[in-house]
Amino acid sequence: MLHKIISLTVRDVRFPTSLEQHGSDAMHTDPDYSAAYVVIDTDCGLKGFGLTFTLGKGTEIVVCAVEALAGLVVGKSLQGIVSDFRGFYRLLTSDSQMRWLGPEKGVIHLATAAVLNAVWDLWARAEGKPLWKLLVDMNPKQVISCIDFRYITDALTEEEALDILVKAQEDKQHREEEMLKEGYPAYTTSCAWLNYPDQQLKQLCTDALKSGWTKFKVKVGADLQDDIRRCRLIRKMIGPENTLMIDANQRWDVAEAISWVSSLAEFKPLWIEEPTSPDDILGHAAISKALAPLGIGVATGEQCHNRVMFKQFLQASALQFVQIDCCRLGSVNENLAVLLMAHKFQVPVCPHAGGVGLCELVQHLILFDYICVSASLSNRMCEYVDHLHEHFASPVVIHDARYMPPKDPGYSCEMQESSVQRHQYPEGDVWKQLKNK
Ligand SMILES: C[C@H](O)[C@@H](O)[C@@H](O)[C@H](O)C(=O)O
Ligand SMILES: [Mg+2]
Repeated sequence: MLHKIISLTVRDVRFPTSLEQHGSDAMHTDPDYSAAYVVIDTDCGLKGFGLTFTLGKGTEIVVCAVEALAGLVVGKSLQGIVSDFRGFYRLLTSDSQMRWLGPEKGVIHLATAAVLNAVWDLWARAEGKPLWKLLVDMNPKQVISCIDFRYITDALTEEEALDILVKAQEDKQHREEEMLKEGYPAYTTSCAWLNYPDQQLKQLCTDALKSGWTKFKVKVGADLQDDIRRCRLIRKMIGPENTLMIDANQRWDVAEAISWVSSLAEFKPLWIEEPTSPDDILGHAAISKALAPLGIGVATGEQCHNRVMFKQFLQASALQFVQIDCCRLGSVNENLAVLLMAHKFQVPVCPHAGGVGLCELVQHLILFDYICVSASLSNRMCEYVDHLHEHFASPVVIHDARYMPPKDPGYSCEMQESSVQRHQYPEGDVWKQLKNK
């Protein structure tokens, strides 16, 4: 079957998470977790679902960008797309008029992610496999054929990438079985959003410890005294053996980042995440260098535009943890490039997740990373946030603080239709009711 794509629709879906301060950090004080939600229809009835993540206002702009890309997708067949996926990625990212809006960054790239996520979902459904398994079962050459190596060959050539994948074929079966049995290790961010009061933080931490969590991320960066108090409280609750990470969401200048994080060093954070502007590669390098003697690494990636920037972060030793994001980069295609570069530079990948749907999606990529690229769990874990999973048709399954590999066919992007309708902005019931308050 060719699975000809006959239509692509996109909707603006928003969840009022800011009402309870879920997701709040030092820069995003009132996020409403949202998505530009894409559905692709084919002539044989099979559908593909995709999304990209946003924070509320402005989602309508991403929706417009998706609509602008739709013409490049409708009329194509799934077989045609995946037989030259690299070419299709380039078609979307290099359209000679629309590339002016990026290229490969900002709203147009978020839109590219939403569209391509839906295409990957469709492909996995057509094969009757969860996306991670579709990737794991591909031969190395097929994986390579999905990646656009333009702009990264000075750091990773196609031959080197192939070599990495071929080497990791050894014992792959064993790692797949291990994942199916034990799952992929995760950490939680949902105990310590910036605007949660201490009492709530304590309660959530107690509950998380009871459910087996051992790794915790805390939001910092607005007020140093608050950060000291909150980090002390959490470190005391989780004890010295458990892992603590801190996340400033781009709040500081370079020198300020170094001195602020030095003041928090006594709480032994494994990493400081997004200490400064996400675009400042050399700034991150300076921070990495200054904090290395304290045993604190730098993590970043949730707002890293594309593979070219990740390449430079790696070349400049500007990060010690690569945080891929399945809705910021150009979908699976571009994330594969980053996974392979990270492996070459021997930097662990610890994906960004949370938001709405990010956990559902990124679990597929990190499973592939372990089974077919890195073959290591050392210093590696995937973020988890306990919000909004109930809106998905195949929500994530967490067992003992580990992601259990999804079993349903697809990329786990499909939302419950009733949730989409209730949360559509501005006409869904949830928003109508809020407006009338
Ligand atoms: C606005 C969002 O909740 C961010 O704070 C969140 O993605 C965060 O940076 C994270 O690492 O989970
Ligand atoms: Mg973060």
